[in-house]
Amino acid sequence: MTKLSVNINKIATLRNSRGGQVPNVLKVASDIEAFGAQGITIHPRPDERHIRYQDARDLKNIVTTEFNIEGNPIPKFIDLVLETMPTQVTLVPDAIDAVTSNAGWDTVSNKDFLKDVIATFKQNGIRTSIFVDPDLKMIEGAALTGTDRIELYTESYADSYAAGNLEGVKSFTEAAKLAHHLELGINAGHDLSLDNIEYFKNNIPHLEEVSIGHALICESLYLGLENVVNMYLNKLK
Ligand SMILES: CC(=O)[C@@H](O)[C@H](O)COP(=O)(O)O
Ligand SMILES: NCC(=O)COP(=O)(O)O
Repeated sequence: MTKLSVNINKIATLRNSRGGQVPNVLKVASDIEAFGAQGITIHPRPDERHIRYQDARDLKNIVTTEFNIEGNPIPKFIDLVLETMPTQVTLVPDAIDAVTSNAGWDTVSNKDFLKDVIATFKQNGIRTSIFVDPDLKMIEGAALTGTDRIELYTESYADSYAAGNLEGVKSFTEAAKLAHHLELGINAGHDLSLDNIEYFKNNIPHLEEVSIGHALICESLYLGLENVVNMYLNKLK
């Protein structure tokens, strides 16, 4: 079984569009857990355009499943993670003005930086994951940072699957095999959807967790959040 962690950034986007508390991010997170999801993911960005730092603090008291906080480990992000003590922190090399995450780490040139940050989180009992492209050199580099897991950056898979090219999953299969051999846990995320998740899951050995936000919330507009969460859970069995 692969765990589903639902990214609720888009719920915060909707809330922020009007001010106030509708939809209520905390209630939605609790409901998603009640619907069966095994985790909640947030990715606060420095401009707090969707999830706010205060949301992370509030969610800490609400989330009873796995709590995963993603972001670029700038000093204020590191402080937030150490304050909120999530189950897992996922480090992502976001540019400050990125619309969304658009690259994995260069684990070779950032090895010393990543080693330091990862050691800090692990000393505090927080599981670590780092966002990487399906590039074998980057997977080898990830293993040298001491991280517990990697998160495979799946946008290229999603694009190739949508274009009808099933070969696009191959580099991810090879990356997962190597990561497992190097004793890294394997997560994945970005642009995964009801359309493409099953083929991905069936082709990625040892896939422990996927984090899914944008597509899942869009699909819920038509199908309802509870239905959609359960549709993913069925595909991830
Ligand atoms: C790392 C990753 O792929 C996701 O966290 C994604 O970037 C969500 O962030 P946005 O909701 O800001 O697009
Ligand atoms: N780590 C990926 C994530 O949390 C969600 O990404 P997306 O489904 O919003 O593309």
